[in-house]
Amino acid sequence: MSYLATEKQTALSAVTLASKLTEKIFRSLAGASTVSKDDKSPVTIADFGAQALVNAVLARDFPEDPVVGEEDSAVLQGNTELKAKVWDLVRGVVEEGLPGLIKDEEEMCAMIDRGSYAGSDKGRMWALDPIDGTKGFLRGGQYAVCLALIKDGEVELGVIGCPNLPVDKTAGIEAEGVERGIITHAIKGQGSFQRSLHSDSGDAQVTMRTISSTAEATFCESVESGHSAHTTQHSIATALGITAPSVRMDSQSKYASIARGSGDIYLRLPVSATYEEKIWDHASGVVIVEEAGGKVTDMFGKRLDFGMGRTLRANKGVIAAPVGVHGRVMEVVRGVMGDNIVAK
Ligand SMILES: Nc1ncnc2c1ncn2[C@@H]1O[C@H](COP(=O)(O)OS(=O)(=O)O)[C@@H](OP(=O)(O)O)[C@H]1O
Ligand SMILES: [Mg+2]
Ligand SMILES: [Mg+2]
Ligand SMILES: [Mg+2]
Repeated sequence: MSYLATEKQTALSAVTLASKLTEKIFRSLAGASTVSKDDKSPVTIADFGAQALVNAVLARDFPEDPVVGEEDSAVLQGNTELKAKVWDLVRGVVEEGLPGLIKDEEEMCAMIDRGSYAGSDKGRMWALDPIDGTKGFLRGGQYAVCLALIKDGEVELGVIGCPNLPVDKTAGIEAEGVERGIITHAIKGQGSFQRSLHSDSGDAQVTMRTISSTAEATFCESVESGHSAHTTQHSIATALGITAPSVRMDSQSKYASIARGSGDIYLRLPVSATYEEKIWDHASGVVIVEEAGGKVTDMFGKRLDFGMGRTLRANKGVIAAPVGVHGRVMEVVRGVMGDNIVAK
């Protein structure tokens, strides 16, 4: 068997299960139950449910591996009604497909809390974002279920479930009447692939577009202005000679998108001097883009360091671009930003 083949199978089945749960929740509740966390980001019953399922599958197959997951069960422990609601949905999925995987509400909370690992630059750990782009999920837009395996601070395996991305990479994200739902995955050194979330059509290799000049590029950008510096980004686009309008979407779907050539460059410039990017917001995206012919660094050209804890505290900003133009993009970012650390 090839390197990490078992881990890949586990990660794919966990992400598939969780992605389908989020779709079911969206259909049945349309975002009805939302709570706000201290960082002001919304968390839905889907975030909790997806984290419980993924962690339960990881606990079954790799009980020794620690997990850095975004959510914890504190809010649920203090809200019996919400806890019962999440359990009702999770139990449905478990009974249908994996009887016995999680036995009751308490075990579900314990599974969610298996994501509390502090992170390390030694050994294996998983990074999990049960729903990345929670706001995108709530508005029926792009969101992603993201799981990565990190060893000694380097991402070795990444899986991103994007339930709302068209299977056909040439279809626009707003296209109507197209099949939606993909899973993108990559193992370091083995290429990037996508498969359908709902049909058994197998894996297709994906690659970034090879562009000879940045003028041919399209930016893939955040929707939320609080997370993204649209003004600075516009100046950078102009300096790079980019004329195509940006593709805007929430979540790590942006990494999955540029990895298959729908858009070319993803920039995430710091919008606050103190915010530290979370490892689960980037880990799977990085290996998927690199294996598709891309290069990912911070805005100073430094590799993202996943061994610093739960955040990327040794890095500032993210630049993801095809290998051939990454240097030029970084040069322009540095030029436009000047001495500023924070972009507008
Ligand atoms: N202040 C600040 N700065 C930068 N990033 C932040 C900030 N606050 C939150 N987040 C994280 O952004 C994640 C969503 O990123 P997106 O790229 O999807 O944002 S956007 O919705 O398109 O703007 C979102 O991930 P989820 O919580 O998983 O949705 C957050 O982890
Ligand atoms: Mg969040
Ligand atoms: Mg996230
Ligand atoms: Mg999240």
